[in-house]
Amino acid sequence: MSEKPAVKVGILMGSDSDWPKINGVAKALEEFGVGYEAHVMSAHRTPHIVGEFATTAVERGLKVIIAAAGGAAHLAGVVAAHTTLPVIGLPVPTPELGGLDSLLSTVQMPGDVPVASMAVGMGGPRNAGLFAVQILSLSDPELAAKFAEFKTKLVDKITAKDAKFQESLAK
Ligand SMILES: Nc1c(C(=O)O)ncn1[C@@H]1O[C@H](COP(=O)(O)O)[C@@H](O)[C@H]1O
Repeated sequence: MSEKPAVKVGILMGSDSDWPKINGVAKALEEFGVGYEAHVMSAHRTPHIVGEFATTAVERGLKVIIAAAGGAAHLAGVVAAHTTLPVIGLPVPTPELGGLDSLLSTVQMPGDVPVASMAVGMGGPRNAGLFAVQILSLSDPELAAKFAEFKTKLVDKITAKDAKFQESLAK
């Protein structure tokens, strides 16, 4: 049996209802063999738990925190307020306002408290995971090599698509 990788990334979500919309984060991390923990906690509903998690994250060995929330999405900002770790904000799509609410409340941080906000839906969850991998790659040559290979394969994939497309135009 292969050993479980050390937990380096914390995935937080404001509600368990977010998980089906954001589990692409976990899939991206798994693709690169990056260890993570995932929790439901809320800046609004369980503020003390969020504070405790964020203030102890460094000593527990986390390197990056991804915080996903929908609507009045304050989770990423509050986590960023309580830690020196890089925080990736993931705005969750909402039925009411399409996630514009989540996006604006995640991305519009005041100066001195950065949150790297990803897209709503689309590639947002996957990109959050990949961005965490890129951050970890800075101090992990093996992971950096894996990420470079991923980029090469991406180029191969798209050039193959273009070749096929050109063929279809020539017909
Ligand atoms: N935006 C936040 C925060 C927060 O920012 O701390 N906590 C919960 N929520 C969001 O409320 C939405 C509805 O939650 P419920 O489905 O539990 O009612 C979710 O998208 C969650 O992320």
